Amino acid sequence: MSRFFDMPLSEKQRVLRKPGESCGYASSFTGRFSTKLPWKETLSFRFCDGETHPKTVQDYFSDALGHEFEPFGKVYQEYCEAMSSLSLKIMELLGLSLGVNRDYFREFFEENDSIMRLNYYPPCQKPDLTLGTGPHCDPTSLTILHQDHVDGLQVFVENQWRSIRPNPKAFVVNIGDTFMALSNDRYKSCLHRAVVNSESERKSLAFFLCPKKDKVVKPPRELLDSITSRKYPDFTWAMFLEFTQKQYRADMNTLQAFSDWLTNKPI
Ligand SMILES: C=C1C[C@]23C[C@H]1CC[C@H]2[C@]1(C)CCC[C@@](C)(C(=O)O)[C@H]1[C@@H]3C(=O)O
Ligand SMILES: O=C(O)CCC(=O)C(=O)O
Ligand SMILES: [Fe+2]
Repeated sequence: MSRFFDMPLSEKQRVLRKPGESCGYASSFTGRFSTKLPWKETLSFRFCDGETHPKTVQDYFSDALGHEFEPFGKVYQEYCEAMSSLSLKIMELLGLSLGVNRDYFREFFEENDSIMRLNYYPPCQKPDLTLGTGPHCDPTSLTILHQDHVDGLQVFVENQWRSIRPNPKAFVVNIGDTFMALSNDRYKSCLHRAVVNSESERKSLAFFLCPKKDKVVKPPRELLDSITSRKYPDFTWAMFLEFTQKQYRADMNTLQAFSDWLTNKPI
């Protein structure tokens, strides 16, 4: 990870994230965060499972940053393949927990079109005046997060922010908004944030599981009955992702704002 973030800004800006897109390099030094300045740099790229795009991650780094980044791309290609495989196993368990066939959600996310994000949080002289990542629920379906050894991730539970202590032998797995809609609110997306400190840098790897963009997000019929109403309208991940990239910066209320927008209510 440092192989990328330790480069001069001009080098990192060779893969600068374009407005409205979710891939590439972004930081407080680039326009995207001109309003709320989180104390972080990020590198996001796409992972496509399945045969049609076998090496998206590896190709992205070779094409964007050249031959010297081929080993870097291979590592993250393999990492994303492992995260995708783990995500599908977790989807089987979530299906069973909801009384849905264990294959239902696994098949929904096969050939997933996911987002991998590298987060780099520099030390900050006044850490209480900023945040690494502001309070939000991930708009995606499932997040598998690897933290390094530095504290920073916090979740909001029982009306307070609680630190999730790094465990080198475990991933942090949280539900995102899209799975909350798929489960018709049986599962809730998790409100979390990342704080920074004055002593040391912090790094995290977030794999955001996302369905193929044209998949219609709606709960399986087993979760609906005559007394259980639909909580959210049908939508595709492509629509929701575009909403977060072009209209509404993801926060703790993104899915409701998106639903209101879809049904033409004023936000
Ligand atoms: C689909 C996504 C949008 C964000 C990256 C992934 C999942 C998490 C989202 C994000 C991290 C939530 C907090 C605000 C955000 C703007 C950020 O701090 O980076 C969000 C990402 C984004 O829109 O780029
Ligand atoms: O860095 C972390 O611990 C959390 C990052 C996060 O929530 C995100 O990238 O969505
Ligand atoms: Fe998050």
